[in-house]
Amino acid sequence: MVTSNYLRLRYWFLLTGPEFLCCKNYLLQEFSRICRLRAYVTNYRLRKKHMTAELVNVMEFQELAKKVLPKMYYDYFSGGAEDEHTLRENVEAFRRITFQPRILVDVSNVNLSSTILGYNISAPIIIAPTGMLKLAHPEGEVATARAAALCNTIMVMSFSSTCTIEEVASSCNAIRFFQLYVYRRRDVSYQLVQRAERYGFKAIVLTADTPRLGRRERDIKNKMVPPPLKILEGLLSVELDPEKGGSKLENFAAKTMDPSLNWKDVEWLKSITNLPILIKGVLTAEDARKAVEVGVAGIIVSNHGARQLDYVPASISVLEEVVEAVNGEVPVLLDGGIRRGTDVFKALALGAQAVLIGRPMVYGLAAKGEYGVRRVTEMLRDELELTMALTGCSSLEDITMSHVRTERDRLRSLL
Ligand SMILES: Cc1cc2nc3c(=O)[nH]c(=O)nc-3n(C[C@H](O)[C@H](O)[C@H](O)COP(=O)(O)O)c2cc1C
Ligand SMILES: CC(C)CC(=O)C(=O)O
Repeated sequence: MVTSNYLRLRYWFLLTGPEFLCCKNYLLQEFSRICRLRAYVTNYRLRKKHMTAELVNVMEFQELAKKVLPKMYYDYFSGGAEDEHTLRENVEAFRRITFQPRILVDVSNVNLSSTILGYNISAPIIIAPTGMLKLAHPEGEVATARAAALCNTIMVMSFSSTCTIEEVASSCNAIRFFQLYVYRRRDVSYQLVQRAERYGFKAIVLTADTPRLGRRERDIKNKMVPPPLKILEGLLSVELDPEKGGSKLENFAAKTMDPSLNWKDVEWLKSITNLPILIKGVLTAEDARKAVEVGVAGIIVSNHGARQLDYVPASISVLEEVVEAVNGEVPVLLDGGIRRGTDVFKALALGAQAVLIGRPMVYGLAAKGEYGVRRVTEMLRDELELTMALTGCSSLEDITMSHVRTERDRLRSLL
């Protein structure tokens, strides 16, 4: 139905000729708005039917999200770059790590509380920046922030948000970090950093792995149309190329992202904000050292949920070497492939101070709105607590590398 409408629109453009091409961007936006509205209404009954169903893990939330979302949006959220090798690896690499539990430890009280940059959180699980959340649910980023507040954790708000900084800031008292993309129009990035600071965001997360958007073939096939990014209202309006096929999101990113962004720009960022800066997208010991040297307050080991360069390693596979390189100078966080509390434990054992969840949060949001994000976060927290009890750890400090066995360990034992 959606495809046939789109084909009809394209046919109309063919008939009406180039003088109407200038209307095409407007019509695409309208079309995307109507599709979202239609999808939400059509799926209302489906959502309601599943509202009472007990979902017991992240994978079940994913299944429901798949049912309620239009294919174009589910593919956008769940998909990865090219062959999606790294997408699978992000999850599989966790499965190859096994536990070495200790027995007869008193675990009658298990304490998960943690701090990030001095902010207390109920568990070392925070919300990753994910763009365009109104495609998952009409309350988008606001619902996510509220859930983060209820779970007493941190929300990292995406630069590519469908709500404004002010809307998110005024919706609840969640601890919020602001994720930054540096645009060709530096003034836009500058303005948003200033606003984030003014509205009480506590840190800037500079995403450094996106000089260009990865090749996401599902989006290309679906001719993915991004919704209006309300966060940019009054700052920037982007004219997409009407003649370009494929993913309009890719077209949007090519026009906005600054591919010249480099290490020297961290100095620029430091000059425009007093907030601590975390750098997201580190995958090598070498870059981790550079990040420490330029004075970041924290490092996020991440391959962007396998949406950028395919065939990079799973983020959990490089965590140990990054942690070694950083040598305790700044906190190291990790995201990518976390689907279970056991995964969180494994990341902590290998030296992460906390993890971020991207898709699990999106699936919760798509399936059950604010409640869904809260449930997913709580489920992961409960699973982590149980894992700690069963491995003999009553606090986060008790979790060590000796509680897990990695591929590296197996190789070492062969030598
Ligand atoms: C739909 C989607 C949108 C994303 N948008 C952003 C973004 O705007 N900025 C960013 O730094 N990372 C973005 N990411 C990457 C996430 O922050 C995070 O690195 C990744 O989702 C972690 O992997 P996971 O989804 O397996 O948890 C996005 C990821 C997804 C799945
Ligand atoms: C709008 C996009 C650039 C957001 C993003 O980072 C992503 O989809 O991975």
